[in-house]
Amino acid sequence: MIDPHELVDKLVSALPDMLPNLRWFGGKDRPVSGVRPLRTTLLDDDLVHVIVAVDQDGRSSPYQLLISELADSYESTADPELNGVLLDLIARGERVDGLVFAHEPDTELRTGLRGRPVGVEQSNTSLIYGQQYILKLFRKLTLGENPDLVLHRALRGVGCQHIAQPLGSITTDLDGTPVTLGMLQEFLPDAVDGWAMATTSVRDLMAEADLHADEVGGDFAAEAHRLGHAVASVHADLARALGTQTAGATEIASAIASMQSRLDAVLHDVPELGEHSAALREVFEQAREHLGDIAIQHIHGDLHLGQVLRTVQGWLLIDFEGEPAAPIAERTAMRSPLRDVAGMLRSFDYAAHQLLVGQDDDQLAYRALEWARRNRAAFCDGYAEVLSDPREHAFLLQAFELDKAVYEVAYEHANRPEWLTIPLSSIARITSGGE
Ligand SMILES: Nc1ncnc2c1ncn2[C@@H]1O[C@H](COP(=O)(O)OP(=O)(O)O)[C@@H](O)[C@H]1O
Ligand SMILES: O=P(O)(O)O[C@H]1O[C@H](CO)[C@@H](O[C@H]2O[C@H](CO)[C@@H](O)[C@H](O)[C@H]2O)[C@H](O)[C@H]1O
Repeated sequence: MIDPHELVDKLVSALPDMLPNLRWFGGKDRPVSGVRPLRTTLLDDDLVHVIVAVDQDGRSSPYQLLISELADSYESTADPELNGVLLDLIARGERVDGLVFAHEPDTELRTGLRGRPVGVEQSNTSLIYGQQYILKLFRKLTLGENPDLVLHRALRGVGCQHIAQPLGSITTDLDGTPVTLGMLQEFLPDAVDGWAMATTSVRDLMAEADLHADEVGGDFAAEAHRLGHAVASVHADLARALGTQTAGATEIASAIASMQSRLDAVLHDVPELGEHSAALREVFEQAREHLGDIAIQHIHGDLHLGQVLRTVQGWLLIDFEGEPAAPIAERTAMRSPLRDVAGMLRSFDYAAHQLLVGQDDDQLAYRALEWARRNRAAFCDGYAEVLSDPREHAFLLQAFELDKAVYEVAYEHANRPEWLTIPLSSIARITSGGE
């Protein structure tokens, strides 16, 4: 049997060099000044669960890892057999030291399945068991229950059809505060994510640049319409499950302050944003007059085409965690559902423009804009079939789009610098009067 503490000591000394190369590590833009183990738990003869504190810029963030001596470079989540241990613990509802493995009420789970990692670019690590289950292991841990689990449970409670049903969880507490380590959900083997579908449609259009978006085979507008309908249904279900409020002076002040302070932080890291800062500040300030126009409620918080799955039953929304980099208080607060609409509108813009990064072709750029316009409108039409038309709040919608684009500037700067031009050129276009 392995000595877990010896293994963790080796891991902790290797981590400062390893972390910047790990996709799920959320602090790639800042140097790591130290890594300390917070809790080590032996889950099985060959499997160790460890929570480490990663110190950066005088702040410390907890991250979760699963390690084994059997695995290359410590990380065990590439090993399907070892991953099987986690599902078995959830199915049996076991507690190992302070780690609680549980299945949802009225849920019976299969055991003995191997778990393979999904292998997509993601902020967390997801493991797929057979054709049945997907387990998301949260990497950067948030103190307090993770909104992903909280909102999935609330939506399940009101019978929402547009989610992958939650089936189990792994939880613990750190210094007396509950922490969600993982969430097990039903896996939809036939699912295709919205980003893959939308970019395929854009590729079809670019291949036939003399045709319009509604004339090519891969037109996405009917799907965008259905997606708008699904997003509005989820908003209606979240409101039914967890209520709504009118945004009062405190909520309005904090929404403006968070948009302005995000802008300050991003300006500091990305000087290219500087030429738009005055225009952005003015829009955020003017949003103050409009923020009370629409009720606030729990929302998805980081909605984009990569967070929606098309299945044979229709569109599903996944990953209700909010923006990985935003403070937890903001991610769990009631906010305007227009923020999710704005996130999706941004994503149509992204899908339209990502193939053009590094190219200078006016004809294709025009087609891209046309594709984005068509699908953004179809999405809003679908949304308006269930709830009120988001375009009735055009100013607020645009302010939220700009705030999201500022977030994306930071995200691309830290993760995919070659894509930085996508949000930057959208900000330039919107602030100079374009859509
Ligand atoms: N229930 C599911 N069924 C099928 N595929 C899923 C399901 N949930 C997630 N996925 C796939 O796993 C990927 C990552 O999931 P996600 O919850 O977005 O993780 P992260 O928070 O790390 O971004 C998704 O893009 C999707 O392709
Ligand atoms: O890891 P998450 O899915 O929680 O979200 C983060 O990564 C996303 C990129 O994968 C990022 O989304 C941005 O790029 C998408 C295309 O890859 C695009 O569809 C989105 O509109 C754009 O915001 C997301 O912002 C970030 O939080």
